[in-house]
Amino acid sequence: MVGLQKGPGLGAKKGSVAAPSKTGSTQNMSANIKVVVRVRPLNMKEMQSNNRIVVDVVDDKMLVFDPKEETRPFFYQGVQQPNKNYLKRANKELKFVFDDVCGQEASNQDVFETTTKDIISSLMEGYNCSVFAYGATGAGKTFTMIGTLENPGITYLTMAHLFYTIDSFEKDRDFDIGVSYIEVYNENVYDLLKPSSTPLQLREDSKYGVMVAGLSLHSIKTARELLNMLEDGNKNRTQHPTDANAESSRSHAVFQVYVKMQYKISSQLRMVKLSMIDLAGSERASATGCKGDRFKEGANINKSLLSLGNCINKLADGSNYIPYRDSKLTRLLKDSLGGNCKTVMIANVSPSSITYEDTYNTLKYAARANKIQLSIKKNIVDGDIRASQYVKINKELKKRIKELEAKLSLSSLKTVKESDGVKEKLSQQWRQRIQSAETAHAAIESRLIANMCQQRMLALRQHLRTRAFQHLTDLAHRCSTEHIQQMCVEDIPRQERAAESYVKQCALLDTKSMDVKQVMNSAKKVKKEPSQSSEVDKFSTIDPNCLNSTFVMAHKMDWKETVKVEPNRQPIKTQMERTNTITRTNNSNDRDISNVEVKNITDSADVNIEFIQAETLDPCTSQSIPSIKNRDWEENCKENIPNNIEVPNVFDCSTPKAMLRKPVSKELSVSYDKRKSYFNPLETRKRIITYTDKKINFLKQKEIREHDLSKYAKEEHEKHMLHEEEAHKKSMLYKEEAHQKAMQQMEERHKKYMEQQEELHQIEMECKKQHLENMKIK
Ligand SMILES: Nc1ncnc2c1ncn2[C@@H]1O[C@H](COP(=O)(O)OP(=O)(O)OP(=O)(O)O)[C@@H](O)[C@H]1O
Repeated sequence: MVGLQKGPGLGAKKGSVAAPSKTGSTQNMSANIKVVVRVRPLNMKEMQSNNRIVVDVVDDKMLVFDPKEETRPFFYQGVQQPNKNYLKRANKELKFVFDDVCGQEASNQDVFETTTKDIISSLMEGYNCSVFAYGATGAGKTFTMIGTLENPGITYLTMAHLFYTIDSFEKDRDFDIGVSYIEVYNENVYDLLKPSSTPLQLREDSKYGVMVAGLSLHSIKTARELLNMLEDGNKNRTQHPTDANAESSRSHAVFQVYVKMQYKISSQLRMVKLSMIDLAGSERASATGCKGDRFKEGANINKSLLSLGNCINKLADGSNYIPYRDSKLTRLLKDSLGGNCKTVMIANVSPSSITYEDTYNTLKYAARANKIQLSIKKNIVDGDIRASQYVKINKELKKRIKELEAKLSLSSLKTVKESDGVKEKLSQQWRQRIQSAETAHAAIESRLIANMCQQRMLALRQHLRTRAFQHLTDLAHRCSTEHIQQMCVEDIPRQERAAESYVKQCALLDTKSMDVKQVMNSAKKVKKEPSQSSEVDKFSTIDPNCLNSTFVMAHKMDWKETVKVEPNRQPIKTQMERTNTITRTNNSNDRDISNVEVKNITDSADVNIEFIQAETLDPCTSQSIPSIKNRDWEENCKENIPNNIEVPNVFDCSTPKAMLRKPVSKELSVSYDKRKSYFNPLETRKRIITYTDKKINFLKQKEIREHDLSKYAKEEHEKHMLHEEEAHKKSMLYKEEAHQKAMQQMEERHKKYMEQQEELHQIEMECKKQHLENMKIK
């Protein structure tokens, strides 16, 4: 009977899954289990037995099981006879269409391309994936899944592709990979990477599905590590030779890869699992020839595979109950068969007619499995789930905030109650502090004001003291000059006496004219010319500046008027009868010496000789003056000494009498400079009169100055008193101002204090109101 098995039509990508978007939606997707049939090449035994080929691979999607055999035409007597072997079973010629069919020539790489290569992309999108190889013993399951070093199986190829894919995704995701390798032997689970005699227990988790408790997880970075790991694991796997397979695996091996990936930007976390299962081969005891333990192993294998077949049938029928818990294998494959998993089933078959029944059963199971509808979803741990969690967290936080606010309000009310008494105490303390601070401030201010007043008084005193010192120094200076002036004044009578003695001496000279004539004989060369009088007249006018330096005061005095001596310009009489009268015009304060009449002045030569002594004596000190150093005076003398007068030799000038004697010695002639110091008596007289006038004037000036000084002292005293009064007034005003300011500040502070008190009172009232309101709400 030839019939097309139920399944997807040719060319139709049955069970193909619509590519999920990369946005990470959690939409559930319905998909069929992908079924790939792999037909292995004939082994040596099969080839030797020359058995029939029962699997004819039509194309990559379809195969024909137990196809019709070509029969040679039989002719009898030239007529073709029907070739009918009634003893032979009729060929089934069953056409199977699967997702993929790999022929005998297909390599593991080809199988990988058609089976697991696509599911890696699904894995990266967050779907759990599983691949399991199903088939009879010796059908090539282990070869397909594990392979050899030269021809590695799809486990290695899948992992290599996984690492390749991870490399391309590492820019935006962080990956963490862990692997486990277990076997189910005689309905017990063992860790192949961590060998132990005690079997592991299976646990079911609502989130992650079936989990093996105590399973060791190993992280790997490269596919090469995986190869070594698989090799080590397979060494621990239970394998025993059977008649059907020299390296028959007596257990179901489950290799699982856990991939944890986290997006770097969104921190979305995805946990996915890839299971690759190498099932133990279903076997017939007659074919395997197993006895004892091997038989028992086979029975368990068959049992688990039977339960797997039952589950597949139920799933294909759409039954509500799936007996996953019938065996450990079905429990492990729960997710892969009917859960949240994209599953690929590789059905390994042998083309030889030796395994006719096994191949037929395998194909039937594969066809049934192909009908199973899966509901899959992405395993996103983070992302949108986190968003929903955020909403929950937000709500919880809001609740928490409300609770805390309520607690806070209660605690604040309590504190308000507790602090009622404390506030009063505190306010009293603060009042006391403010009062003490104010009193201290007032004391400091008063001290400051007193200090400032004292400072001002001291400055004033200092000023007055300096002025007084200046005044005293001025007075001392004036006293010193006055002393000199007084001395001069005291000498005035002496000057008068000198003038009187001068008049007497003139008279005496008149009487002794004869003797003088004799003396004059020594100066015969002197000619009496009319010009002499004019020469003498030249001495009539004396400039005060031409006075001897001896008469100049220590400090310059302001003379109110220049004293002018106006001699009578009467012609000078010859002989003794001639008299010269000197009249002096002066101010009203002139004394009794104002009108001094000088009589009996002889000729110039006589006068010159007679008054040498008088001139050389200082009128103030009556001491001799050795020389006259006033330049002007010298010039005057030089000009006024008549040219025709022969300067006599040196005379003895120790006494008046001696002056009238003859020259001491002719040899000791006097030089011109020396002679300049001797000047004529007329000039001396004039000088005395001038000096007297000056003294009188000076006295007047002194009186005026004394008067002025007393006046000035009075004024200064008055000024000083006025200053003191003003300073006192100012200090008093400043004190008053400072006091007023201090009082204003005190008032302002008091106001502020009262305002603060009011505010405190208002706050207290508000607190009480709130408290009452809260009590009402409660
Ligand atoms: N596609 C293939 N090409 C070449 N040799 C193959 C192929 N498939 C299987 N074989 C060989 O067939 C033999 C049995 O294969 P394998 O061990 O994989 O079978 P099995 O299904 O795993 O058996 P069991 O269930 O008993 O373990 C092995 O020697 C393997 O080398």
